[in-house]
Parts: sequence; C-alpha cells; structure tokens
Amino acid sequence: MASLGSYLCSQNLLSRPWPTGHGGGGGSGSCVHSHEHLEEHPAPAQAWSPALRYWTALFSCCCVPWDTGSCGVSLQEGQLQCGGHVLPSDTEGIVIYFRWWYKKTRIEKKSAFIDLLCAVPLQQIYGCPLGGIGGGTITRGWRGEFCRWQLNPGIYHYETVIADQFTVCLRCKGQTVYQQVLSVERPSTLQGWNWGYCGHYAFYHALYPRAWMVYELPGQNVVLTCRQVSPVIPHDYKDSSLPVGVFIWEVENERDEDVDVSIMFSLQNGTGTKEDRSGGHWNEPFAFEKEGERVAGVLLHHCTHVNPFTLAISAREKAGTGVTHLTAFNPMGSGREVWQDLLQDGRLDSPAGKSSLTEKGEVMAAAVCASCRVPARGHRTLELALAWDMPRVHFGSKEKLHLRRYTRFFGSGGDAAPALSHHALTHYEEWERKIEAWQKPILENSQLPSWYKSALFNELYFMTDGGTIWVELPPDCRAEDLQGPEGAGLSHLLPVLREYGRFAYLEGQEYRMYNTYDVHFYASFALIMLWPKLQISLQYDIAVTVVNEDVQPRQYLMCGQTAQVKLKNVVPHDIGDPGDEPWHRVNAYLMHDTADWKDLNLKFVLQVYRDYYLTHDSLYLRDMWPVCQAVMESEMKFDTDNDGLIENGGFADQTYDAWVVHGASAYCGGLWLAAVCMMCKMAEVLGDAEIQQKYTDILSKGKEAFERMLWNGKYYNYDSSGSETSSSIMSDQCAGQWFLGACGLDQGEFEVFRKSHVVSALKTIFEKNVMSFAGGTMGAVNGMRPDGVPDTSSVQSNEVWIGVVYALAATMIQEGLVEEGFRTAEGCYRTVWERLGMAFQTPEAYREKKVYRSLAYMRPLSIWSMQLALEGQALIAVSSGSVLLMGPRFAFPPAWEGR
Ligand SMILES: C[C@H](CCC(=O)O)[C@H]1CC[C@H]2[C@@H]3CC[C@@H]4C[C@H](O[C@@H]5O[C@H](CO)[C@@H](O)[C@H](O)[C@H]5O)CC[C@]4(C)[C@H]3CC[C@]12C
Repeated sequence: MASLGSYLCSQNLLSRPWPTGHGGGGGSGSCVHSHEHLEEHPAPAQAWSPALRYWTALFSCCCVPWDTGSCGVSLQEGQLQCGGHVLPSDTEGIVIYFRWWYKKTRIEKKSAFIDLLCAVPLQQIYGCPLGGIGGGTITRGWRGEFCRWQLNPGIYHYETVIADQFTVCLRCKGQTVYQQVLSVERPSTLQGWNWGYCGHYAFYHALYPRAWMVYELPGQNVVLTCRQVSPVIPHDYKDSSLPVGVFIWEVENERDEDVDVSIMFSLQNGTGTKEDRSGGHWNEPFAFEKEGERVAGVLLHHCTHVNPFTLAISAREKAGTGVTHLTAFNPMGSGREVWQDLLQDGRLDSPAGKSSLTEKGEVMAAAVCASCRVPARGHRTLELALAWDMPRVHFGSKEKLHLRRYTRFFGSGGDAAPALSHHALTHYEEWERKIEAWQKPILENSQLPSWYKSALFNELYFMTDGGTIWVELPPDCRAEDLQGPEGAGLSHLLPVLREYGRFAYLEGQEYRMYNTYDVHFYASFALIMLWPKLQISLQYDIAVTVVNEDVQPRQYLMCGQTAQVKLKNVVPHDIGDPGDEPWHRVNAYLMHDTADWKDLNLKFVLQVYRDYYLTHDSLYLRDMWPVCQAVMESEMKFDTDNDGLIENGGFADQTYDAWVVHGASAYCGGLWLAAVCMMCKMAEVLGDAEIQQKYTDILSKGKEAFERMLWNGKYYNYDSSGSETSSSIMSDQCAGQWFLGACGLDQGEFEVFRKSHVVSALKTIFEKNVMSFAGGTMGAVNGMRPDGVPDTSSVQSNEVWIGVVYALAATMIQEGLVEEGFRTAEGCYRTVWERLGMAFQTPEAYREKKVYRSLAYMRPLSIWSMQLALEGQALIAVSSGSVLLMGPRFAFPPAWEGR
C-alpha cells in the first residue's frame, strides 16, 4: 500500500479510525481533518448566517420575486444591517446595487458576480475535492457524497447527486452475504438499494490532495479503506492539470475464510442540474489498454450545446481482479435491476454496445464494478477512477474558445476520457510518492502542531476548487494581440504563456471574479512556493492588463459615479468574470472604481520582487521592471503633499473595501514604503542607478513621514486623520513588513520599519486584536480600539479575515514571535474547521458572533506564508548555530537549496 497508507500501516491504523484530535479539539497528534463517525454533525453552526441579512426586508418591499430563502436579507430592529453593522437607511450604494442586480438577473437573465441576494446556503458537508488544477472539480462530502460541482469554469453548482455512490458486495462460498450502499442517506429514489449505512462504522480523514474513508462493515469482519487521490503535485505542470480522481479501495479480510469482494461505482450522466434531463445524452462501455495495462469502464457522454463533456468511471484490470459494467440504468427509478444484477454474483451484466440517447426529461446513470477474492486474513486492493473530459470551454459570453491545459497532453477532441482514466490508474502510485515526499517532512516534524499540518495542506483545496481554470494560449496568439500595437516590451510574455498556459482562480466561490489582485497578494504565497511558473504566468497576465485600458464608461455601485472600466498604467482589481470573458474584459468588480485604490499597484511591485527573490528568474524581473515603474508613477499622484508617503482618499480605497481611510495610513502607507524599498532593490539588481537614487530619496523622506504621522509609541495608527477611530489597532498594519521579511529585506541597510516598532506593534496586536477578542480563540479582529473593544465603525473593521490572520501569524514568526504566531493562526483554524464545520469552504470573514461572509475564499491560502516564514526561521537557526526548529526544507526545486 502506498504513501500515507504506509504510515497508516506502520501505526497499525489501517483497520481503525485515524488518530483523533479534531472535533474533539484535543490536538492529540492528528494532522488530518477528520470526522470520526459519519453520522455525527461536525459542528453546530446553524445559528451562523451569511452577513447580508438585511436585504430581504428591503427587497420584499420592492415587490421583487424572492424565492431563494437563504441568502440573508433582513431588517433588524428597524435598521438595515450588514454583518451586524448598521448602515444608513438611505444608503445610496444599496439602491444602486439593487437597480444593477435587478437589471442583471431579472432583465438580462444573467447571474451577478456577487449576488448579495442569493448567498450560497451553508452546508457543513464538504470534504476533499477531486481533480487537478484548472480542469474542473468535483467535491465529495465527508460522508462520501458527490456534492459540489465546477465543470463549467468558475461556475459552481451545489447538489448531491444520489446515484453517485460506491456499493460493496461480499460473497462467501458462492453466496452473497452482504450488499450495502456506502452511504448514510435514505433517498426517495433507488429504493431497491440497501441504503442507510450506519455512520458509526465509518470514518473520514482528509489531508489534501488525499482523503481516506474507513468502513468497518458491521458484523462482517471486513474493513474497507477508500483512499481518494487527486493529482495535485508541487512543481508538476503536467499531471497536476488532469481532471481525474482515483479511489483505491484497500480490503482487509479479518475472517477465517476467503471473501469475494466487489466495489460498484455508480454515476449519473451529469452533475445534478436540469441539463441532465435535457435529452441527447448517452453512455457506452470502453476498455483501454497500453503498455500491458488495461482499464475498463463506462463513458457517459453529456451532450450539451455549451461545454459538452464526457465522464468516465473505470477500474484497473489485473490478475485476480475482474471489471464488469452496466451501461445504463434509470437513477430516478427503484434501481432494482442494478441491485439484483450485483446481488446475484457480485458482478454486473456487462452488456455490449452503446445506450440509446436520453429523451427529454429522462436521466441516465451507469455503473462499473471491480471484484476480487480476498483470502482469509488477507488483504487486496481494488482501483477505480473518475475522469471528466471537457477540453474546449467557453465562458459565459461564449465569445472565445479556450482549450484546457491538459489538452496539450491528451488532445482536445473530446475523446480523452479513456486515456485519462488509464493514465490516472497507472500513475497514481507515482503521484502518491511525490505527494508524500512533499508532505512528509512537515507531517513528521514533531515541533509543528497537528492543526497546523491540517490547515497548511487542507487549505490548499482552493488551488483547484477556487473555480480554477488553466488554459492554453491559442497557438495563433501574437504578442501584439495581448499587449496592444505599442507593445509593453514584455519579451518573455509569449514564451511563458505558451509553455505554462494561463491560470486563474476566483476570489471566492461566492465572489465570482478571477485573480482578484488585492486578495491574490495574500494567497500568492501558495502559488509561488508550489507552482512558481503559474505565479509568473499570472503576473505576465496582470502586466498585460496594466498596459491596456478599457474606456467603456460605467457606474460604480458604492459611490454612484461614472468612470471608465480600466485606466492605463494601473493594476486591475481582477481579470474578469467567468460569466463574461475573463482576460479579455477585466475589472468585473464594480463596487468601486479601483483606479483610485491605493494598494493594487503596490501589491504588483511587492510580488514581482518577492517572486524574483524566490525564483531567481531574472528574465521575469527585467520584463516586469518597466511595468513596476509605470504603476509606481501612477501611484506617485497619491502623495499629494510630496512628503514621500501616499495618502488614502477618504473612501474605502483598498482591499478593506468597506472600511474608510483618510490621509496617511498604516496599511497603505506601509505597503507603499515596502514597495519603494523593493524598487530600490530591483534598481540595484538591474543596475539602474538613477531610478535607485530616485526611490532611495523617496524612501528616506517617506519613512520619516510614516513614523511621524502614524507611530504612537506602541503601534502604527490606522490612519492620520485624527478621527474617532484613527487610533484603531489594525491587525494588518505590518503587511508591508510581512513582504519585506519574506524577501529578506527587513534588516540592515534595507530596514524600512524600525525592528523595535514592528515587534511592539505585533505584540500590541497580539494582546488586543487576538487575546482580547473572543478570549484569544478566534484569531485577530481586523480593527480593535485601544480600550479592547472591536472597532465597529465599519462592517469590515469588526470582522476577522482568516487570510489576514494567517499572514499576520507569518509576520509574527518572521519577527521571532513564533508562539504568538501559532496561537493567532490556531484560533482561525479551529473556528472554521472545527467549531463552524466549514471544512473545505473557509470563508473570507467571520464576526465574533453569528455572522460569516463569502464561503470558499482565496485569501486563506496565505497560510503558505507561515510555512515560508518557518523555513526562514529554520535557516536563521542553522546559520546562527542554534537548535534547528524545523525539519528539512521542502517543496523547493533543488536549485533553491542553500539560499
Ligand atoms: C452597498 C453597501 C453600502 C455602500 C454605501 O455606503 O453606500 C455596502 C456596504 C458594505 C458592502 C459589502 C462589504 C462586504 C463585501 C465586499 C466585497 O468586495 C470584495 O471583498 C473583499 C473584502 O472582503 C475585497 O478585498 C475584494 O477586493 C472585493 O472584491 C463586495 C461585496 C460586499 C458584500 C459589499 C457589498 C456592498 C456593501 C453592502
């Protein structure tokens, strides 16, 4: 048995529940996300609700048909509320938003990029998603259900498809003794099947990109362990793109007699949407043999007009393992014919030939079954796979055709499902070896707490399940098609995009914008550390958008003003909405005109240097340098008093897009100084003495202004406006230092913020925002008043942002406050994954009580910056000869070693 399985075996855990510690909160050595008994509910979070409950009342009085129920709209005590924050009842933005929403959804019949009226209902059901990066994802729940679907890029569909199941059949001496669907459900369809598996005898464990389900078949003396593996492999740009998942069933026979074991995998042709009934779908059996390895199963052709696809269920044939199938059955009926077929001999009938096409209104399913004899007291393995092939995709606008990344290896003809299945079933062992080599040093590091190990790997689910898309650059695409006729001098743009393709992931499953840049700033650590070429490719895409403009005027929802969609020489908020035409039309976000945001340009510069520092890619640095200069020039205008420090504009002009900032600010001012420092460093590397001098002068002036205007003796004030809340303690006030530290630019000649000030600020945040908030158990609140009461002046100052908290923890670790860093981050992990049951859907934000916002969000990927900080600490420890804190470095290619 491979990889973590061997760890399981070595600990004699194969036939027992995974070590506990989650849910129980004991932290007893488990490093996976677990549900001990599948019948248990993970956490009592029903009382928690989406943030925007005030809308119902508002819109019901406008007589808008309102049928979604869960989205959170309410009027509390006669006032409009957002996240418990009272909004003025005449708030112009709300009215403008509503008008826009009505036109978009009711007149144009399109979906809104952020639908405040139809929030995704909270279901505490999710587990590890299936699939590699950018080929679509199918998420399974921790009870084994197939329940979250993203096959059309960026578009989610939340539906448990009942026919999608694993069923076990046990036979002794030629008689079936046990046949059971491995599901705790008791549905109204397929009533001829034996449902209602007792959840007490099942255990779920997840350590992304793998998950384990252990079934102790009651009264059978047989234990099944289903190991689910997806090809998500750091530094791998081929197999990591594949739309497949493998299920390795380990069967342990604890009886004194042989048992014939069959695992049947049934699947509906579709994803549980109304399209499943649209007619014209069909199934066919297949077998695929290559290099002496044979897999067999059923193809389910889903023939929709837009983005048709083929699903494939299959199993690996090998000596002693038989594979049979059922090409088609009705998943809406009793399913009795399927059940009897399996019951009779532990095999399926395996009819030859295709099914007929489904009629309109008809749904079809198929099944594949792998069977083997397991000797008394013996052990055998059955290997099954799910693949889906949707090679050619259109986004919502249907203007451009995109080929997914994997088509360069498996073709774009729509006939790749057999080869994908074969590849998955013959390569998963290699994937597991690589996953283990990557994860093991961290898992085996006894100095790291278990919750952290779970958080680090499991939060990575968003890399694939963030509506992620990875496509090829069209072969005929020319540099001028991307950069415009003048060209931006990005000499390596085409080679990079041709070699590594284009990558995009959503801000959140509920905030449907690709590569939201102010947020990606936080999440980008995962990409640069694990798939650096994708981060480089993403940055090239952003650089292209910087040099382009979109002169189309439009009204912005928060302020009501009209301005053009995208200005030249500024970084966009995002690269578009999958419901429209991303890359081609950027800035789907229309809450604010982000041309006036203060953080976006700076975040580009910070990432360019950070990426260069970690990859040593000097071609990239050279290409990005003019773009950095251009965006810094644009940013310069925000230093209105020429003191070397930018000022905010008196509106929410940065990632905290509902938290107003006036004048100089700790967050944007700090990012600015860090970016200026990196401009000096990049100019030095590139030998540009003039620019280096220019930025050195700005930096020395700006540092002085920053300290004078914001330092209060303990921490940096929120802003310099002198307003009632300008002395608030912002948890993210050291964001600039965070990036500087990650790039080794935080000391000596490069020290921007005085060490003693940084440490004092971090200690204050720990004392106030962390320990004085929810008893230190929920991470850091964004804004805290010096007297220890959260800053309620805005919706967002009173929230905890999980991704910000992980970044803060990384900053603490960088500054040597390791214990404080772990304590801070632990609060968020335990709140989200244990208390609220929001596994595999970490939201952007929650409040101390009752409210959360934006499920399945990008920012928490910033936890990878904690890992970078820990590795940095380990290097410091080694070089100073002190005790090594960490295990060996991991995940970096050999070229990075020793830096
Ligand atoms: C329209 C309301 C009143 C405006 C007015 O004063 O006239 C707005 C008040 C509060 C707004 C909501 C705040 C939370 C969401 C923010 C979201 O933007 C994305 O979120 C990230 C921050 O979490 C940000 O970093 C990222 O760049 C953004 O893309 C937009 C939806 C909000 C629900 C927002 C909606 C308008 C208000 C209700």
